[in-house]
Amino acid sequence: MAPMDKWVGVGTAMTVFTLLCSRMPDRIHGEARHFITKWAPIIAAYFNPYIQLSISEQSDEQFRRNELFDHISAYLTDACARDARKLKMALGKDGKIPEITLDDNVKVTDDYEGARIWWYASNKGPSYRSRGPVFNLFPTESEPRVFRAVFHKRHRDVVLTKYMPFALDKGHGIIANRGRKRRLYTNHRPGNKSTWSHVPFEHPATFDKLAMDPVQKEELINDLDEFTGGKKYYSDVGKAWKRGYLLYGPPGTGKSTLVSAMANKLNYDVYDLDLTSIKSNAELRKLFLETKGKSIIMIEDIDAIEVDLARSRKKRASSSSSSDLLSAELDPSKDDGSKVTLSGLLSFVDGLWSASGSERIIVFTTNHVDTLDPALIRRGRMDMHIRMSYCRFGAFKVLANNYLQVNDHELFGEIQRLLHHTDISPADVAHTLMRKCNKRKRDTDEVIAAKCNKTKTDTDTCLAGLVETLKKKAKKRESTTTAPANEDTAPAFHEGSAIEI
Ligand SMILES: Nc1ncnc2c1ncn2[C@@H]1O[C@H](COP(=O)(O)OP(=O)(O)OP(=O)(O)O)[C@@H](O)[C@H]1O
Repeated sequence: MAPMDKWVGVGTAMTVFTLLCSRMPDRIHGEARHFITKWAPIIAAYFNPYIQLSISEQSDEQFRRNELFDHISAYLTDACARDARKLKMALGKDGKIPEITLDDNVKVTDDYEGARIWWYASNKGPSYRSRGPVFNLFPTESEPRVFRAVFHKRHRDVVLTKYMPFALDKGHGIIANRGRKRRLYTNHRPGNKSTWSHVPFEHPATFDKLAMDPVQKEELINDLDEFTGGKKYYSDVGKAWKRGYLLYGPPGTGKSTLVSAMANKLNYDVYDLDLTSIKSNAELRKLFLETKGKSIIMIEDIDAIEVDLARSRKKRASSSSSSDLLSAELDPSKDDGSKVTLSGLLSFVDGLWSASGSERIIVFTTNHVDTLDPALIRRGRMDMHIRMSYCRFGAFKVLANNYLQVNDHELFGEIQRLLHHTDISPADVAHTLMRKCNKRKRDTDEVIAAKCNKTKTDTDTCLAGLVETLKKKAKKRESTTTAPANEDTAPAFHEGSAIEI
C-alpha cells in the first residue's frame, strides 16, 4: 500500500475519532475530551514518516495560474504516464493535436537517486495542512487541481533540492519543445468581465523577410537574445524578467509585422491587449496576471489610449484642486481600481504585478511618439525605442526579394533615386509588388500556381508600377512643399539614429 493510502487511512480514523470525541456526552471528563481532540491529529502527524508537498494549479495570488503546476504535469505525463491506470486525452493547446495527460485522482510513482516519490493528481478532495492530514469533508467544485508529492522524510534533501528542480526544469523544457502551436490572445468582455480568448498564432513574419535597416535589425536581434538568455542576470539584479519596446513610425511601416517576427523568433505567444475595452485597473491587473511567461504583450496605438487617459485626467482636474496632476496620477495610492489610469498602466509596464520574473516582453506601438506621456516611455519602462521608417532602397531590396525573388533589375537604379526623396511605406511598396494573378474561385491549386507563376513580364510590370507610383508621389510632394514636416511626412530619418537603447 502506498504511504498516502496508509496515512490517509490513519488520518481518516483519527479524524473520525476526533469528531466522535467532540460529540462525546458531557459526562465524559472535559479535559480528556479536549486533550484527545487537540492532540490526536498532531500525534498522527508526528509518527507519519512521510512528507507531502502540494503544487496547486492556482497560485496563492488570486487569479494567477501556477506555472509550476503545468511544468510538473508535463514532466509526470512524460515520465510516469505509462504506469498510470487512468489517463486523459484532450485536444492540446493548439486545439488540434490530442494530448495525453494524467487523469484526476490518479497516482504514479517516480524514483530518483534512491528516493521513491508517490505523485497524486486530484481536482478536489482532501485538503492537507502542514501538521498532517486534516480532511475537508465538503470539498467545493471550485477547488483547483493539485499534484501532491509524498516521500519519506529521510529523502527530504534529495527530493527538495535535487528532484524537484530536475522535474520542474524537465517539465519546462517539455512544454517549450512540445511544438505546440503558439497562440494569439485578444481580450474582450463577453459579459461584465474582461477575459482572454485565443486563436492559433500563424503569422509567417520573420526577421529575414522584414524590411528594415540592417543595423537596426541586428541590434534588436542581439537585444532579444540577451533578454531571453538573461534569466540569471535579472534575478541577480532583482528586476522582473521583462523588457519593453516602443515601436514608432508612420502607418504601414511594419510595426505589427515586427512584433510577429519577434514572436516567431522567440517562440512566444502574443497577447494583443485592447486597453479601450478594459474598464478598470482591477481588470487590467487581472488580465495581466492571466498572461503566461514567454509572451509578448502588445498594446497598439498607445497614443490613442494615452489621449483617453489624459482626457480622463483633465476631467478630474476640473473637479480637483490638485495642481500637480501628473504626480497625482502616478501615485499608486490614488489608484482606486475603478478605472484604467496611467499609474495602473505604469504598474503593468513595470511588472509590479508579477512577483515571479517569468519572461515577458511588452511592446507599445504608436504613429505619434511626440504625444506620449514621457513617464510612459522613459528608459527602464520602454527599454528600446525603435523607429520604423518609410521604405528606403535597402528595405525595398528585401521586399523585392520577398515578393518577386529578384535581387537586381534595370529599374533598381531609378527606384533607388526616387526612394531617396519620396516617402512611401513598406506596406504600399509591398502592395505594388504583389503579383496580380486573376484567380477564380473554381481554379485548382495548379491553375492558380500557373497563373501566378512569376515571369519576367510580371516583374517588369510590378517594378514599372512602383516607379509610376513613386513619380506620382514625388510630383504631389513637390506641389505641396509648404506642408510642415511631421512624423508622417518627414523625410527619412538618419539611419544610424533609428535605434536608441
Ligand atoms: N518593414 C516591413 N517589412 C516587410 N513588410 C512590411 C513592412 N512594413 C509593412 N509591411 C507589409 O505591410 C503590411 C502592413 O504592415 P503593418 O501592419 O506591420 O504596419 P504597421 O506599422 O503596424 O501599421 P499601422 O501603424 O497602421 O498599424 C504587412 O502585412 C506587411 O505585409
